[in-house]
Amino acid sequence: MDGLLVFGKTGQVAQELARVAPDANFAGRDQADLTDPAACAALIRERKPRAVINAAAYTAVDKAESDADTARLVNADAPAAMAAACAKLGIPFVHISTDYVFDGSGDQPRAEDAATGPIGVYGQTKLDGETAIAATGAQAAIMRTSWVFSAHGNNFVKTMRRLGAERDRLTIVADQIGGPTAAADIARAALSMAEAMTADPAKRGVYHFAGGPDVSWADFAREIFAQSGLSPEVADIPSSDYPTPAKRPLNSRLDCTAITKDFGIARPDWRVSLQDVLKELSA
Ligand SMILES: NC(=O)C1=CN([C@@H]2O[C@H](COP(=O)(O)OP(=O)(O)OC[C@H]3O[C@@H](n4cnc5c(N)ncnc54)[C@H](OP(=O)(O)O)[C@@H]3O)[C@@H](O)[C@H]2O)C=CC1
Ligand SMILES: Cc1cn([C@H]2C[C@H](O)[C@@H](COP(=O)(O)OP(=O)(O)O[C@H]3O[C@@H](C)C(=O)[C@@H](O)[C@H]3O)O2)c(=O)[nH]c1=O
Ligand SMILES: [Mg+2]
Repeated sequence: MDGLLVFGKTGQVAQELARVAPDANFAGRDQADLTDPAACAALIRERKPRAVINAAAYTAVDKAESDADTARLVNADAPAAMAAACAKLGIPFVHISTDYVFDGSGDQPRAEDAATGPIGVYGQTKLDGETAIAATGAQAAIMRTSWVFSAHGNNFVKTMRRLGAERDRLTIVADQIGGPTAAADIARAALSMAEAMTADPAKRGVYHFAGGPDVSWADFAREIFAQSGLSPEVADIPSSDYPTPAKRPLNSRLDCTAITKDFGIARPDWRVSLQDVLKELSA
């Protein structure tokens, strides 16, 4: 789309946006450091884009526990400043959030209006970002996604390919269930939302978008190995056997029906998207 400004250049979603929206402007850390929210707003005022997508975030879940001030600036204060600038220009703002805004209780998929309750700093700062964006009154869409993977950056698929080639046996948590989501699918969906919002100012709100079917990390790992021709033994473990600084939600299932109804965006099968990513990784 013409006149699109994207925050983020090097991240998984940003790099996939560069493929589907090659004419967009991508602001990396050098042009807009998200620890400086005013600078992010100023960039929007200067460039006067037709729409903004924020694909940058503080995504180091464990590190955030001991670096909450930076995580809050990047995940809450900067997106709030971006949304306020978009509201002033009257342009749509697409922001990406996470399943980690939920507490992970129960075993049912959550709809957009389900009660939030983050259990870590990353999830809390992402939720604070959502709330602050809504308060600006901008025409904003917040897409909550989960378990992002791609051929670039850091993600579970790349970690498993590395560990699966090095080790005979891996222990992987099997009590966290969610929807792995290809960054390429997120990029297409975010772009399509920005386009639809430009055409229809009534379109806005929080939307869940994740790959299906829902699986455990252990089953996700098994599929990665099956498709990669690797055969380490995968042993299921409970989260309690994999201690980390930040707790992760157990139930990350997202009900993705609203985005289909309002934007015509279908839930992607992550197993198909995984084939493309593995092909790219082995090329
Ligand atoms: N990764 C995941 O599993 C999930 C991600 N999400 C959300 O999806 C969105 C995209 O995530 P993803 O593509 O995976 O993220 P990545 O971790 O791949 O990339 C993060 C991006 O944010 C940028 N960034 C971080 N801090 C700053 C800063 N201070 N100033 C400027 N840029 C900064 C990074 O730039 P640099 O390279 O310079 O550090 C990088 O481009 C985020 O909103 C995230 O919360 C939601 C669910 C799951
Ligand atoms: C490497 C490894 C990980 N695991 C577990 C730990 C964790 O519960 C799970 C996934 O590991 P990760 O480090 O990818 O998890 P994490 O970085 O927490 O992933 C999250 O990132 C943020 C940004 C999000 O928004 C979430 O949707 C989610 O994708 O796998 C094992 O059980 N065994 C292993 O050998
Ligand atoms: Mg991670």
